Amino acid sequence: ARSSKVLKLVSEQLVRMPAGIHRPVKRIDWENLRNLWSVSPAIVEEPVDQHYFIQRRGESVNPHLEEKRDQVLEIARKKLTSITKAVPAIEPNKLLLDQEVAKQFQHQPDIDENDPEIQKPPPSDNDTDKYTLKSEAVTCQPKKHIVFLKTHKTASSTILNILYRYGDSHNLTFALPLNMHSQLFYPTFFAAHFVEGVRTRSVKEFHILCNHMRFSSQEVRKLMPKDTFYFSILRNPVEMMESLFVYYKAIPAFRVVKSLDEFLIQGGRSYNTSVPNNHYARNILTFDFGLDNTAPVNDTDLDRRSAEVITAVERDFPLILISEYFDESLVLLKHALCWSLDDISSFRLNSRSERSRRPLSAETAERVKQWNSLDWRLYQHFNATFWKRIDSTLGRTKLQREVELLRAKRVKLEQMCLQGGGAVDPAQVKDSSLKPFQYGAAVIQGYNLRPGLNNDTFRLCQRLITPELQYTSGLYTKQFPQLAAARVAAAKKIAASRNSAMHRAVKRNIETSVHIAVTNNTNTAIADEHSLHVLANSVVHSERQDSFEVHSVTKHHTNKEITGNSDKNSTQERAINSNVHKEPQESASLR
Ligand SMILES: Nc1ncnc2c1ncn2[C@@H]1O[C@H](COP(=O)(O)OS(=O)(=O)O)[C@@H](OP(=O)(O)O)[C@H]1O
Repeated sequence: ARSSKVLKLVSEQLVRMPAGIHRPVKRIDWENLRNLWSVSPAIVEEPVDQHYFIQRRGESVNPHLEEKRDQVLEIARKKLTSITKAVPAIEPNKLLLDQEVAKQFQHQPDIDENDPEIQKPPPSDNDTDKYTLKSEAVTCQPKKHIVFLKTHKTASSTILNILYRYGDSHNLTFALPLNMHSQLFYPTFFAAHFVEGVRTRSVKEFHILCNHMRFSSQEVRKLMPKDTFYFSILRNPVEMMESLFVYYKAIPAFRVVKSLDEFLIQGGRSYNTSVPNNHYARNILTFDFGLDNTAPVNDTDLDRRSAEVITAVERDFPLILISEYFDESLVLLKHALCWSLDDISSFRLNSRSERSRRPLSAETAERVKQWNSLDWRLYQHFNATFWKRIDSTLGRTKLQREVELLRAKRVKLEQMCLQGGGAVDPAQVKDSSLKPFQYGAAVIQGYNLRPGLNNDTFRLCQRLITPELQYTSGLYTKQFPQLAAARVAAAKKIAASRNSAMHRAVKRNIETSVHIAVTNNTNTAIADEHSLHVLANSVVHSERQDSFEVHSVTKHHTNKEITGNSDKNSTQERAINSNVHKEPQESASLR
């Protein structure tokens, strides 16, 4: 019965797929047909996000939690969809913001955006300095084709929010992860077909690619137009590793040690490069840029390899921001993209509360630099060139004036939008749909909006504080409404049937429902149709897994809790979500 179902599914898919994506089925695929879940070549090729394997085998799902989270996500999705739909092409809040800031600065000299020195920075005298505003000086058209390499624990979620808000309000198209994932199948090297709408050719032009990925220049260039602007962000590896250690406490390298100190003093004994997820533990910046992050064997090797890393990053990224100089970075970004101060105004997102920070000693800091020697060299280089760029473009005085304007605007926005004027711990976030995802031993802060905001202000403020996962989900729903609806429906059915005797039957039925949905809806793009098959097959596939979160489209709606087996004081008293990186959950359930 299985074999005939498999053959039926394969033939149906081949018939339904657009001609352009028909491919010969490899021998290996046919061999794999013995396993129902590998029935779709698309599934076979879709890599697995290894984060899922952090989860321990055999741990049971808490159905109550999942049900609750589904409800929360559903509310968030509805809200975000209404936000994204309601936004007109030109941001109405700009005027509001400009008036607010203008009021505050009416007695101060304004930055003249037409100042020739800002518009026409002197050309760089440094040959290796690729950052030049020369082309913008002539035309200064706002850039709309953008790649942001979202590195880990570098303030990248705050940058992402800036890009999301800009793209959302200008109706740009995001290159979003396939199947409503939150990342581009990190840590697998990026491939163009990881993006929704590529394989199915339903999207003609992508504007912004910005979700977590392991960079591959060749694959990204397949997707993005020639005039795309590339940038990324680095953070001092010392603070970055402290943050990573707390956040990724459950990875194999970290879970067996009590502290970062212990990990480093032991010379990273628990770090085994062949074990999934351990890439977070060493030279992760180098890794994210798609380069070899293995430790150099000696100083000569370090010199050679770090030079190669720097050259590769300089070749692909004309602008590298520095997290420690976040506001200065934003001003540089503003000029590079020819955007406005409003466009880059932002609140700090994905920030840990003080109680989940672990101050490092000077010795530990030195050990971190040695352990992450490639990242440390990379950071040192771009930290130095960052200031050279400022000197050779804006100059420090102008930069400082713009930084002050930006900070003043942020203060104004905080007063206007935020209850209490700042971030709060997740348990205090009142609107559960705006709670940031909690992971590892980190306590990630969120925000509450001031009550009584008028519509425009509410919309502006809400977008400023919307966490990454919820915003990604909202944009996916805006770009692929039918796929999103099908996914939500499928996830709901699975969640509802999880503990019932009907569980297996319902999952099988989803396959049929998806076919019916496709057949009945004449507006469904071929693209969506193919993706719906992928969805259906994911569900079938999930049937064969002990924990079907592993590959399933329901990953946004699932959760398992594990308790860290080390760092007992801080982690055992509260469950650590270690199932899927950045999957939303009811954070209150963690405490
Ligand atoms: N504006 C600004 N300035 C400086 N630092 C900032 C800013 N925004 C976020 N952050 C800090 O960045 C850390 C989170 O980084 P990411 O968002 O890249 O993390 S993630 O990889 O996406 O999970 C996280 O660091 P830790 O708090 O040390 O963990 C944030 O506090």
